[in-house]
Amino acid sequence: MLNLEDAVIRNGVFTVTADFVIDSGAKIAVIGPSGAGKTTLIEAIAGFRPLERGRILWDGRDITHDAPGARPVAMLFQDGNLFPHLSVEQNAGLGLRPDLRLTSEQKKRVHTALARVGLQGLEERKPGALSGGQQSRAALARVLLQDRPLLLLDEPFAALGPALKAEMLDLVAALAQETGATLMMISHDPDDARRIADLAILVAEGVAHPPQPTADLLDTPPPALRAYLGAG
Ligand SMILES: Nc1ncnc2c1ncn2[C@@H]1O[C@H](COP(=O)(O)OP(=O)(O)OP(=O)(O)O)[C@@H](O)[C@H]1O
Repeated sequence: MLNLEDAVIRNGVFTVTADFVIDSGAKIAVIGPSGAGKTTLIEAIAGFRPLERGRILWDGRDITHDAPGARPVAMLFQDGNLFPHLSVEQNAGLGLRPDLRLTSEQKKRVHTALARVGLQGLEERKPGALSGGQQSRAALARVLLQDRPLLLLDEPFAALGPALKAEMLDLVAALAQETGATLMMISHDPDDARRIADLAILVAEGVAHPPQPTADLLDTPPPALRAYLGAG
């Protein structure tokens, strides 16, 4: 369970407040107008941005001051953060050990993860020799190997075409289901939110609101969201 307790997060002159609980295993979309603070919120949970006030708890443990690497969090970025000079296998292996000194058991785990995301046979390729979708899969394999209970995604598949994006979203949802991970995903596309997230956090006008059913929020959006969605 993730608990943001009376949290205030600052980004320059901008602040966003958050006071809510997310149950373990939930799949949550983070939606709201551009510049509303979605990335700011995710960065604070990941530990890249300190809280000005309040606390972040994971399963009751206060992680407010933990370094990013010490948090129960894995993050998937839009560009996948792949290293161009490393092979797919090595890029994925970084999820287990940053120095890549993997035991044979760990190498097996890397191969299993790559197979799970559909990259079997491409282990030796460099990211430059992969399609956009395959690069996303490699980044996803690394996140999978990090084996953290909270997965944060900041518009990870925005650069992919609609069919490929849907396929990747389904893969992420399936992996989260298999591992029991809690998912928080920033998305600008309401269809993405509907596709994999039962619940959504609306970030608007300086507030990250508690999760509510995605369908309710999108079907009857409050004014701040309605303007952004272009629905009126
Ligand atoms: N380095 C900075 N200095 C000052 N203000 C910043 C800085 N970076 C971001 N901001 C402000 O913080 C606010 C929140 O930004 P954030 O990136 O979290 O929004 P977002 O909801 O993720 O936006 P988008 O959907 O456009 O990615 C914005 O209004 C932005 O202008």
